[in-house]
Amino acid sequence: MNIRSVLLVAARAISYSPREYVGGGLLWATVFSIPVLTGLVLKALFDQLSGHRPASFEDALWLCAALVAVEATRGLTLWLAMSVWTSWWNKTATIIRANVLRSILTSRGPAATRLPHSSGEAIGRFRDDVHDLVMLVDNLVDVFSAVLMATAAFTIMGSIDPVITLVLVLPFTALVVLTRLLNEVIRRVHARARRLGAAVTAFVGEIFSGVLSIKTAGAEAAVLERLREHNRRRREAAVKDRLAMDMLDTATEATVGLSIGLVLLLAASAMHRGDFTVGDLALFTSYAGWLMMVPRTFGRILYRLPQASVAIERLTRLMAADEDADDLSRNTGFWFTEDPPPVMTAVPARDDPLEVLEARGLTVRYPENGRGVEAVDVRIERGSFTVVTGAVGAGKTTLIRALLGLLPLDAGLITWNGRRVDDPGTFLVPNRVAYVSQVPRLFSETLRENLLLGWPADGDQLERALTLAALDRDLAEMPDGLDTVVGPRGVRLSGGQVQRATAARALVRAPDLLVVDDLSSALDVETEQVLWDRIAAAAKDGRGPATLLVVSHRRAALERADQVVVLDRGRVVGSGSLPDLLLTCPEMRRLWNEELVVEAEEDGRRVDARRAGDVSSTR
Ligand SMILES: Nc1ncnc2c1ncn2[C@@H]1O[C@H](COP(=O)(O)OP(=O)(O)OP(=O)(O)O)[C@@H](O)[C@H]1O
Repeated sequence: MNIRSVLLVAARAISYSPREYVGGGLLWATVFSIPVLTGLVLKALFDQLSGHRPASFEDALWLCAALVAVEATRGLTLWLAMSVWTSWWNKTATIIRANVLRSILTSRGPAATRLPHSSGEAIGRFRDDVHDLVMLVDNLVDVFSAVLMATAAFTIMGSIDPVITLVLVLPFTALVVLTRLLNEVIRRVHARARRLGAAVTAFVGEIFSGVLSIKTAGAEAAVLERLREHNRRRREAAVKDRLAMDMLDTATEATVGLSIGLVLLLAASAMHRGDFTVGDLALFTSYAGWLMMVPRTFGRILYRLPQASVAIERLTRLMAADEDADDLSRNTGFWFTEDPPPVMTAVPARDDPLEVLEARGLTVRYPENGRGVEAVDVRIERGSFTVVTGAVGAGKTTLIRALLGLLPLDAGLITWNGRRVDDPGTFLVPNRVAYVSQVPRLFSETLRENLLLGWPADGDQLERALTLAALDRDLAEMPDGLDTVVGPRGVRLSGGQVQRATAARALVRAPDLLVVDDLSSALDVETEQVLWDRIAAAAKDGRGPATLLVVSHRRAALERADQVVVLDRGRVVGSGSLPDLLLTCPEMRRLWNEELVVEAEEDGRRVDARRAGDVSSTR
């Protein structure tokens, strides 16, 4: 357990809004301490009623009113404490979550490798781990309040009857020991319940994102069975978790009963001697219940500590490699009552335009299977069109991602105009480089917002990007043009449209180098041809990116390439112009011949489709 990190985060969490934390803490201390006052009023009232003091009906009424007033004050203080606390809680949790999000989106180094495999699991960490962390700081206030209340209660009880008070310490101590023993069990079953709960969330997330695959594979029953299995394990763990907590609750209740029994036993003879009044008895029994909550409060802190340590470790694992608890808990501000200032993205000055981008000895090995790319050299000169090609799984995407800093390198050097790029993940970004990935994403926003994503571009630039990406004709058919809401909750675009929309998103950033990862899966040969024609023409007349790096196995791209890099099982097996490679590189020849067959088949299908159309239109 990293106690230093836990203490740092706890101290920071208190400092975000110290007035609320201290104010809320004092209110909670009041809520906890009022029962001490209630006990005193009860004592006075019962002493009155039992005739221990000179009784008057009016005094008794006044004491009843005092009892109601004290409890009402407790209710009001509780409400106030809750209000202040909720505000402090939200601020604290939000700052921690915002820090993780900031790191994922903007920090140095590849973010992709830090994210868990499923989005459900990442969301789980955002929710549960942050909760565990804030809960520890929350519980510190309970400990302070409990100590305050216990000190006052024991002092008052000790002044009335030190012997009975001392005897009452016995069950109290027994409960402390029991809580300490049960804590480890509770911590373990709780951690397991959390883990299995997160597994269910992650699995449900995977089901949602893979509905189509499940249906097309006819795997509904199997998937449901697996979900049931996950749920069964989660349920068993949750029951054990609940049981462990209930055991502690039951032990607490039993100890309260035992304490009251002990008080009664000892009080009987003291009362007989006239040393102990009915009011004293009322005070002792009322305090006994409250005092037994103190070990619980301490117990909670003891299991919250390792929980918070695990939470910090899991949350910082989502952040950049060089970030730690300090970055997780830094106060980056919050806007709860007013709007945050507008985010202005300024187009970076093009101070060092691309002349040559070079990678030497680039090596990435996936820890799971040792695959990836090995000792790859690539040189990309300004104005060139480079195609990376290779069979399925040859390492094309890995190479592109490694070059752009989206995967951690095991070895290799990347230079931009001869200077070493230390952190490609933050250097090879717009407007130096823009990347169109193989699996593009659109958000549930308007098409305009999807293309800009905060980038300051005017209407002309946007239009040019749409034309270059060959999306102009599709746009004319959209119900609200650029204001059409697309993405998961909007108009569903075809795979090709999504690819071209993300190409337009890259182009609107007017990059020096455009990197495109395999458009062929979603574009037909003709559309891809149009796209390359337009982009290549724009590269020549300076209206588009000057340099292109493209993953493709299509003739449309290969034929216009200045250089082709051929990959086979993660290694470069050929590099140069296409005609040279067709003479010298057997892998290139094999790929080229395969591609000829594929495209001939595609052409054949198109001719068949046209014929079918002709036939149906003549009927
Ligand atoms: N995240 C990953 N974890 C483990 N192995 C991976 C991962 N991504 C890719 N691989 C493996 O690394 C090798 C190269 O994969 P990569 O996706 O780079 O190939 P590719 O040439 O782009 O393939 P494709 O043409 O199918 O896109 C493959 O054997 C693949 O199974």
